[in-house]
Amino acid sequence: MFTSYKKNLMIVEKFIQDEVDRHREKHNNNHEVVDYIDGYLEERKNREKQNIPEDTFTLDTLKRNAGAFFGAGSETVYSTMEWAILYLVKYPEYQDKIRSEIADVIGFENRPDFADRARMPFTMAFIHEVQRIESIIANNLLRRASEDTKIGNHFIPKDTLVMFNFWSVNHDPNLWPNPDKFDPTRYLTEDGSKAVKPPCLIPFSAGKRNCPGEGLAYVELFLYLVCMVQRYRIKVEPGTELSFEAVFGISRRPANLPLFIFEKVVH
Ligand code: HEM
Repeated sequence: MFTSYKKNLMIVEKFIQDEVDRHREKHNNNHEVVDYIDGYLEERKNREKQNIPEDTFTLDTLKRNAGAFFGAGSETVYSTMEWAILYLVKYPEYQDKIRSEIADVIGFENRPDFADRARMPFTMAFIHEVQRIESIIANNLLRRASEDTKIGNHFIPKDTLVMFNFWSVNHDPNLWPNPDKFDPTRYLTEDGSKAVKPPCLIPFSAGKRNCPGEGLAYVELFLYLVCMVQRYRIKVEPGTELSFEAVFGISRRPANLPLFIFEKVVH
């Protein structure tokens, strides 16, 4: 187990090293900044020109940051999509509703644009509800109280390690009527024209160290979901039992995925 973990870690390390090398080579000839690694290398160059010592923007930090984005950004979006597909299959009527928003706003020949989300409230509500009910990050990373603190009636002494429990917030009946029910309509305004994300829905955490990938994650989730539903009707063989059991890794993922059938949508 440990050997395969180490082996996988080394594959990722090598992938990142190769990417950094490829970007550095390209960066020497051409200054176009296309992605994070380009931007970082550009900043290093600017600092070098101004004789600022290489203390913060080191190549080692670049590799660690790229690794963090890669690690934190892949599995979370992947798991959310796995849950989303399970719910599309469990509730074909919601899948149809998303497809009908696609028909109205994008059509079946055009590619979706992230801006389309403003006119697709049910689709956004569906994403919010998948994030809430499955709490892909169920417990947040640890925090240490920097001073004696009081939260409500709880006294938290300095240096206590605190872990925020998103699952419990996402299933609190004081915040969410019928919290175990998958119900995207809970986010819709009365006339159904807007999806409103309430402040208690914080799948990306909150505060100074909240997820820096939130914006990108929404772009990915919206585009992946819409592209799939636009092209395919997703289902399982009749009689297949869907399991909503989860396993914990970096994120909460479905423990057992059935064989999904992607049937081409024909017009
Ligand atoms: C659905 C997708 C995602 C979810 C649910 C999610 C959730 C979270 C959460 C809860 C944290 C902890 C924040 C805290 O400590 O308060 C976090 C941290 C982080 N996320 Fe995401 N994330 C997602 C996608 C992404 C993407 C796409 C990226 C980057 C490309 C990313 C990069 C990071 C990084 C680098 C951190 C550590 C930040 C730090 O410690 O300062 N995440 N994420």
